[in-house]
Amino acid sequence: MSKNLSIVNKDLKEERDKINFNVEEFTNWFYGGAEKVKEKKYIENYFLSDKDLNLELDTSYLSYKDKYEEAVRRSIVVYKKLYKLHNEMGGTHEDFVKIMENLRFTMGAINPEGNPFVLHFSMFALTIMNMTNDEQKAEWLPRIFNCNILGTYAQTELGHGTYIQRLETTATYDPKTKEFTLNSPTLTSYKWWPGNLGHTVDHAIVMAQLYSQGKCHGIQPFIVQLRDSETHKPLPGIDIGDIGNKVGFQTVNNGFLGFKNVKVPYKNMLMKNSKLLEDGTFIKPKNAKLNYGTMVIIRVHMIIDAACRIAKATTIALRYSLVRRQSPINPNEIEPKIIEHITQQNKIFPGIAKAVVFKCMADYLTKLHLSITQEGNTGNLARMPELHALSCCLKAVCTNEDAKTVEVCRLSCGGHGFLRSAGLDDVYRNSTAAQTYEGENTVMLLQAARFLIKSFNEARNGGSLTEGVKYLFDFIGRNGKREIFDNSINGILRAIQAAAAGRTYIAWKHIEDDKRHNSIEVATNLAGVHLTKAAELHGYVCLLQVGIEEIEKIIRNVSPALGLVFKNILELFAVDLILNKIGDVIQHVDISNEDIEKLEKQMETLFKFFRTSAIGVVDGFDFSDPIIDSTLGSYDGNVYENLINAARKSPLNQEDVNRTFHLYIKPFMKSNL
Ligand SMILES: CCCCCCCCC/C=C/C(=O)SCCNC(=O)CCNC(=O)[C@H](O)C(C)(C)COP(=O)(O)OP(=O)(O)OC[C@H]1O[C@@H](n2cnc3c(N)ncnc32)[C@H](O)[C@@H]1OP(=O)(O)O
Ligand SMILES: Cc1cc2nc3c(=O)[nH]c(=O)nc-3n(C[C@H](O)[C@H](O)[C@H](O)COP(=O)(O)OP(=O)(O)OC[C@H]3O[C@@H](n4cnc5c(N)ncnc54)[C@H](O)[C@@H]3O)c2cc1C
Repeated sequence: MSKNLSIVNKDLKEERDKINFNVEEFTNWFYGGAEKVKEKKYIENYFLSDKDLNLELDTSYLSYKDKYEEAVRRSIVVYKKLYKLHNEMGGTHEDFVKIMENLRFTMGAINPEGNPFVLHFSMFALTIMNMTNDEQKAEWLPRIFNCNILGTYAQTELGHGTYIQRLETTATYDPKTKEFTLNSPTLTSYKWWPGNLGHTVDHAIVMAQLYSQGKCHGIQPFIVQLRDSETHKPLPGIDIGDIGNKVGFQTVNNGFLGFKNVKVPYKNMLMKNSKLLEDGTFIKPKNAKLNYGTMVIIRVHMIIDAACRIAKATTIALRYSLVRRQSPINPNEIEPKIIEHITQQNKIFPGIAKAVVFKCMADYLTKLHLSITQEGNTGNLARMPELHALSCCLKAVCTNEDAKTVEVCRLSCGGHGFLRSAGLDDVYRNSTAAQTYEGENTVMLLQAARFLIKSFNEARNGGSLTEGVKYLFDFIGRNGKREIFDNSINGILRAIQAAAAGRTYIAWKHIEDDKRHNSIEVATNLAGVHLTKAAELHGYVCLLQVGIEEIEKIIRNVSPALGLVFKNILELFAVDLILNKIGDVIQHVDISNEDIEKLEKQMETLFKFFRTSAIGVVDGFDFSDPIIDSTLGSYDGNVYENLINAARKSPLNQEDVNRTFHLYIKPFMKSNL
């Protein structure tokens, strides 16, 4: 861990002295091994130590335009170094991936309000890698990786983001000229939101309705040049710009884009899935949803992003809570560290547990995605719906939890948490953005619920179910009887499964009843609230189930002391979950008041045990000070010195008297009104 050289606050030192497990061992788990931690530290330092980045400059005080320009400048410093490092490391694809993985953290410190090139290396490159044929790969990939062209993923329009079947941009094929003509026939057909689109990139993957031989063949991806390679001026027929100030992502340069008779060559339609012959004959893909593949990949990646944001927010909140003293618990005693207030533990400890369980889920989902993609490459698409449902469900549940937890962490830092220098505002803005992008969370839950309802019907008819929803059989097998609660980890899992299955049943029954008077679609809409609740509970079932399986494996492979910490974390996650979902559980599980009181007591015991490990776990997340970028969360815990130093850097404090005094305030005060 890169620690600064100042003396560590004595309260924080005292906490660290009590840690009873090996923090480094935890860090090695979190990053996937000692070698990976070494790499991470090296790469982080390689970038962050560069003076050309001018990280001393607090960009939050800059204007909107200046922020963007500084973000572009810093990014270019980083990308130049990236290529240098890549060559030094050996120049393989794996080396590139290693650097990019580590840049996830580093970029946040360099451009706290977003990276104006993020879409180039993510959605743009991924789409070209996964949706092109061999000739297209050969043409585009070298130019993308050399950054000779820069691109984004332009799907969402002013009128439609969710219901992408109704996107309005058209691409009409003419077999005579072997060209597509792109048009934005209405204002609502303008592309709106794509990151980096406004003024940064010169190419985009554009999702447009394909028209050929007089017929519409649905949305297809096209690679389109938007700006001149030399002058960067928009090409003829392209109307392009920045969408303006937002809640966050200020330097991501989200843009708008309209087309007027823009010509695109035949070879620029991405042809791995759907195909268009040169004469204009359209050949359907094996599954129409293959064109949605990039979204699935990003949703899978978003689970680890959520885990890391929670890890960062809880690191700040916990370190602060260990040095902040306020409000004696016994009137005559000294003021305790605020963490001694049990409510403070309740705010922060479950968050730390979530970061760990989400990390387990991210690892699991990444492996599942890989294996389902490999199956897909051999033509077997059978498990695509399962992956789609699971990634939608977890994207929604994890980013909702993420935004909630980060906000609770901010509140747990009291007034100082509201300062930008506390470092929680950018984390929150990124968390809440993630609730919307890559599929709005309610919509994602409803997609997952479709899968649940299908599975429920399958279970009722004695069909077969995928592993993750087999608990629906247990519910049906109980034949209306409630699950009997037992207070073990697996008992909690069974209770949450019963709640998820019970809510699925309620939603199913709602649809069945309404179907008698309405179409299935109307009936499904009317059951929407139940469906989203069922999907959310299903997401928690997956998290707990995977958490149990993964943590059992981890415990077998780590030292007994760290094993106990993991056991504690898993129980914290489980008990917090069931207490938060107690209303749903009561509906479907035979659980008594005494059981609930026991769970509440158990939570207090878990807090007591975790009290000594918590600082070790957050230190083990291993966020260096530049990455944490927080006056409240630095490793040394010198919170008050950090706060006053940060305040002194305010532009208003660079002069004793601000000119507004002479211009406005003094004349006003002397005017006697
Ligand atoms: C700090 C970090 C900075 C990181 C910085 C990151 C930068 C942020 C970049 C952000 C980028 C974006 O937001 S890019 C834009 C992202 N946009 C979205 O995510 C749009 C969300 N909308 C959708 O995904 C879709 O439209 C969806 C809601 C699924 C509905 O699609 P359709 O209308 O075509 O589908 P429906 O007719 O409803 O049918 C649904 C059926 O299709 C199946 N289906 C749907 N999608 C499927 C899929 N991908 N794979 C398999 N199957 C799929 C379902 O299982 C259903 O099956 P059955 O049940 O059997 O019928
Ligand atoms: C920060 C950020 C970055 C983005 N980056 C990109 C990008 O790079 N490229 C890109 O193409 N797009 C991008 N987007 C767009 C993003 O993917 C969409 O905004 C998102 O998919 C939601 O779609 P929408 O805006 O149409 O919301 P809407 O669908 O209009 O949502 C509005 C409300 O309607 C509800 N609703 C809509 N449909 C249903 C339904 N079927 N059932 C129930 N409720 C429904 C929603 O739940 C929500 O409450 C970005 C967005 C943001 C905020």
